[in-house]
Amino acid sequence: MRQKNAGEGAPPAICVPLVGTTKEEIADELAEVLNKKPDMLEWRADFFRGIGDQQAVLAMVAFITGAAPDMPVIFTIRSEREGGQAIHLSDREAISLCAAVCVHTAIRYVDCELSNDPEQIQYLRDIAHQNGKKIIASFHQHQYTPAKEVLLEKLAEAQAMGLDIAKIAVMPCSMEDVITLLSVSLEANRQLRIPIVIIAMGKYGVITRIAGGIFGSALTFAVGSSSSAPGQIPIEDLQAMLHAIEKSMK
Ligand SMILES: O=C1C[C@@](O)(C(=O)O)C[C@@H](O)[C@@H]1O
Repeated sequence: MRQKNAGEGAPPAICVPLVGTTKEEIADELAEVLNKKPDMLEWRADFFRGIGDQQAVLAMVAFITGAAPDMPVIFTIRSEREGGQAIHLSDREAISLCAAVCVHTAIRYVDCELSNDPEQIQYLRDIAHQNGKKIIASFHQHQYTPAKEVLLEKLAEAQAMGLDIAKIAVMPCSMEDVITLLSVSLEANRQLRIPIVIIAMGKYGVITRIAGGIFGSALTFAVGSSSSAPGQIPIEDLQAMLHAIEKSMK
């Protein structure tokens, strides 16, 4: 993850999601994406068919972190209400699985949606911190872009709850929405102590995946093998564009 003091214009870290449904699919994906040298991986465990089996999930995390020991990995169970796959775990069960991943694996980051019960978020935060892991507090809106004040409030809420990184991913319906998001990014990055991640999805949002770092976003998601959200760019293209931007902004 890009450091908070890296300064505006520093390139964001590139994270690639793994969305396989079985161990075999994930192993194939992993081999393919590691060749492309991302900075981070995200395991979207809501795609995994074994999500209901804690031992299978812990074994899968160990497999992924073992295959790339130096690469930070994010463990994510995206809820259906925030655009994830339909799974049979309740929010409480999903949080308890995230807690087990914090205790028993070498994961570095766990994604936790701000729409969870605040007590559950605090419970996961404490377990994560006791085990040296960081929480990415997330907020997703797949239909539209909420008002600037709402988005700034979400990011500030993550910091106020003692979480480590604040992330928002929204769907712009116009280029004005994209400008709203970029201005949220600039303002929040200057106001907050914690790193922020800002993503606009879909076709209008593509520019935020390329230029978000200039406006303060610490991380951008790209396609290594398969995409996990609309508008993600192939990692090879994104690496080349970020390299060009960094060179020209020096
Ligand atoms: O929150 C995010 C961002 C994302 O939704 C995107 O738009 O790139 C992709 C998800 O996998 C990740 O958890």
